[in-house]
Order: sequence, then structure tokens, then C-alpha cells
Amino acid sequence: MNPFIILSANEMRAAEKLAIDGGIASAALMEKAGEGVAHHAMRFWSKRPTVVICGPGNNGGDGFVAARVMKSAGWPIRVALLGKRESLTGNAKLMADLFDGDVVPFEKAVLNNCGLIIDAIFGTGLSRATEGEIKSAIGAINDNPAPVLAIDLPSGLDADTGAVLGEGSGAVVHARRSVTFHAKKPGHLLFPGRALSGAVDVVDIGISDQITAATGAQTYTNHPGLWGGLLPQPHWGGHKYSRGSVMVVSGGPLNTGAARLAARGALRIGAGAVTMLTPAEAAPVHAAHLTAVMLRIANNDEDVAKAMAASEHMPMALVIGPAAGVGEGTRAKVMAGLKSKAAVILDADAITSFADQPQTLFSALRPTDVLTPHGGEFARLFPEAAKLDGKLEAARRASKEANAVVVLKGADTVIAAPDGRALINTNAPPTLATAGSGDVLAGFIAGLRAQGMDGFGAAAAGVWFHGAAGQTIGDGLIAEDLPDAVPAVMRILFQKDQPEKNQAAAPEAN
Ligand SMILES: NC(=O)C1=CN([C@@H]2O[C@H](COP(=O)(O)OP(=O)(O)OC[C@H]3O[C@@H](n4cnc5c(N)ncnc54)[C@H](O)[C@@H]3O)[C@@H](O)[C@H]2O)[C@@H](O)CC1
Ligand SMILES: [K+]
Repeated sequence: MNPFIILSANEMRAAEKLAIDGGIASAALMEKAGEGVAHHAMRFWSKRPTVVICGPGNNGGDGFVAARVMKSAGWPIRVALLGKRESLTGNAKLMADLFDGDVVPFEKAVLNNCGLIIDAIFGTGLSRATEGEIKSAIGAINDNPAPVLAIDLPSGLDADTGAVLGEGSGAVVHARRSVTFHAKKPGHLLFPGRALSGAVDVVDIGISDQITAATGAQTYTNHPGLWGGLLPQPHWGGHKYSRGSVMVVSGGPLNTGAARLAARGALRIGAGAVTMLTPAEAAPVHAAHLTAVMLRIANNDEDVAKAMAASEHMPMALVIGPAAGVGEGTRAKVMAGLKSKAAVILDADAITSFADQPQTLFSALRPTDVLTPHGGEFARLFPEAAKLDGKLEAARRASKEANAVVVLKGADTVIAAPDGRALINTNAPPTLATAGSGDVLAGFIAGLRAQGMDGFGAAAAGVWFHGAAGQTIGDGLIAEDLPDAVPAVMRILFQKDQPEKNQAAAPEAN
């Protein structure tokens, strides 16, 4: 199993079909799924009275298998069915018939004195908001103090978007843990689904990686396992410019801090040289603050173009946006950047500046440039994509529209490339929601981009480092701390192989 792949409900159905076409019996898939749930329950909880609440479809079928396996292990198990037993069909009917214990119609009293509830009402087949008897059953599950183990997904949660389809206490199950099959679904990682799913375990049900690939799935959990090998490593023969040069466009004299945060982020993540491009009137403010970061006056787009031309021979990235100001001046500087060879990272005001003329921007962007909007900036630049269901599809559509990498920020940041690949980030602590945090992120991405990572890789690694830095700092985090936490994150990431690499690259002794 690929630990990073994420499958949508349709992709999961496609994988199941391919597995069945390849000779695996569909009942065998359900047997493995239910068995996996039972073993998980028995591993995480001591033996206790357990109620499995089964719905009308295959999620319920998994529930019947789990009930059978746990009963045969001596667990006190009851199954409560939502819907009519005679309406069960296919494998769900088969598994219901194979269960030889108590099956009762669901009523609230069935939950009395139980120690564990297994939610087998709906999984990937959820198609509308819960209502009626199902809604009150879910309400009763949530009111009960017993922990809930959700099969596949908490019932009521949309597998693809992480959204809850209905409203009120009976709209969705609040699970302590979830056991899913073959791969996580986007709903496990996108909020509010991430909070509703609890800890998620993935069970192998015998579907091969080749089948996963054949579904065309292109969504992954953001993790160093995907891009760690591409991270730039300093080498003995390098010098500051070969390690990549980053330029950051600053706002006016009262708006300089954001650009400095980006600049320090770029420097800490390993760019060899970082230059602040500043309007003349803001230069004294920067001069009073900056040490390793260089200063260059750039009052307008022509000056930005000259700065870029002067550095054309070196790997370079340009950050525009943090407190840059919204309007024609910023637009012109962005266009100057996009005409140069530098990779361009657009954040904040640079994004908002194009809200009224997105096509001007989109036609100039290149597929490895990076846009880092938060939700509000995203909706201004991509009003149509913002209407789509779910952050994942929104980011994917926007990336295609803009022809650039899009980092749609938040607690569940999504990174999307124009070719359809997308990542969901999971390591960001809530303390990262603080002023200036996004400016540092833009600097991280630029720093990695200037060191040779491509746009998607730099965005993925930048977002992950940002989360890891936030975790390292812990409570009390302010944006200024984030760049300075990078060395600690690097130490952890490279703990094992760093000394070896240094030896291999060391010049011969003479
Ligand atoms: N796809 C696969 O590869 C596998 C799927 N398995 C299980 O099968 C599940 C999917 O099964 P199904 O497709 O039968 O779907 P579900 O069991 O999730 O839902 C059952 C049916 O309920 C109805 N329904 C949906 N929303 C409703 C609502 N709000 N109120 C009332 N009725 C509603 C729909 O007609 C739906 O088909 C997965 O979540 C998983 O638990 C496993 O057995 C393992 C293999
Ligand atoms: K469920």
C-alpha cells in the first residue's frame, strides 16, 4: 500500500472494480475490510459490550463482518440495523446472513450501557444529508458517552470534501477513531472531516499499488517521503549564489515587516543570497533591521526588471505580495518578475491586485510559479473555483486556470499543480494562524525554489517545513520565530543520513 495516496470515493470504487475484474471476489474485499475493523477495535479497546450500528449498504455489510469476527473472539456484540433486513442486498445481505448473533432494529435504548459503538451506517456511498430515523440514531450515538469507531468514515461525512452534508447533532457521527480501507479519503484530512474522523487507520484489503495507479489517482498526503530526496543539499563546491538567490519586493515605509519575514524565511531554508527590493523611502527602515539580507532600491517595475536582469545568470526566485500594496504598482512589478527567468512566488497583495483582471496574470504565469492565497484571496482571484465543492477540487481547478502551482492555505492547506497532482497538508498546528505566518511561508517556498526544487516540490516542502517549524516552537509562537526554527526541523529530518553525506562530499585530505 502506498502510505501517502488518497483516493476519492469514485477512485475507490474504480479500484474495487479493477480488483474484482482482476479476480478478487467482492465478498473477499468486504471480509478483509470487516476483519480489519474488528482487529482494530480489539487492539484499541478492552473487551466490552459493543453495539454495531449497520446501515442499508456495504458499509453496513462491513459492520456485520466486524460483528461476526468480534463475537467469535468472545466479545459481547449486538447489531442494530437501520432500515429493513429484507432490503439488504448483495454482499451486505450475505454478511448479515453469516452473522449468527442478535440483530435488532435500531432504537435509542440499544445503546444503554454499551462500552463501544461501531458506526457502520454510511461510508463512501453517502449521497445526501441524513434525516428521519437515521438522523435521530446519529444524534443518539453522539449523545452516548461510549467511544465511536467509524467504519470507513464517520456516517454523514462527505468522503471527497470533508464537509458535513446536513446540520445539527444528527448530521454526522463524531468518531474517536476511523478504520478505512486501502487508502485514506480526502474527507479524513480536510476539515471538518479531519476532526470528526479521529485517528485514522488504513487497512490493507488486498488491492495492489498497480490498481491504485490505474485509477489515475493523483492526491497525496504531504510528507517528506514524497519530496525529501529532492531537498537541496549544500555541497563543498558551492558558493552563496550557486545556493540560489531570492529577491523580495517590499512595501512602503510603514509596510516593511512582512517582506522581511519572507526574506528571513528564504535565508533560513537555505537560499545563499537574499536581497530586499525596496522603494527608496523604505530603505532606511530596512537598513535599520537587516543584516545578512542585502538591500537594493527598486521604486517601480523598471527597477525590478533591472534587478532581475542583473542576476539572470544565477538560480533565482522572486517573492511579491507580503504588504506590497494592492494596485497598479504591484501589478506592474509582478509582470516584470514574470518576464524574467526567476521563479515567481505571489502572495497576499500581489494576488488581490489581479482580482479584477485575472487573465492578465494567468496568461503570464508559468506552471512552476507559485501562488499562495488564503481563502479570501483565493475567492477574489478564482471566484468560480471557490464555488466548487471542497477545497481539493477548488485548488485543483484554480491551478489549471492559473497555469501555476496553487497553495490554498489553512489548517488543511491544499497544494495543487496544473497537471492535476494535489497534496493535502496535515502537520500545521493551529498556532500558525498568526500575523506574518504566511509571509514566512512565501519565503520558504522561494528559498527552496531558488535552490532548484520545482514549483510543486518547493511548495510542498515549504508548507511542510512551515508546519514542522510551528510544531517545534509550540505554544506562544509568533511569525518571527518560524524562520529560526528551521535548523531544528532540518536536524530532525536529516538526523540519520547527514553525517554520511558530509563525509561522501568532503574534499580529499592533502
Ligand atoms: N469500494 C470498495 O472497494 C469497498 C467498499 N467497502 C464498503 O462499502 C462502503 C460503500 O458502500 P455503498 O456504496 O453500499 O454505500 P454506503 O454503505 O455508504 O451507503 C449505502 C446506501 O445508502 C444510501 N444513502 C446514502 N446517503 C443516504 C442518506 N443520507 N440517507 C439514507 N440513505 C442514504 C445510498 O443509496 C447508498 O448507496 C464503503 O464505505 C466501505 O465501507 C468495503 O466493503 C471494502 C471494499
Ligand atoms: K461509517
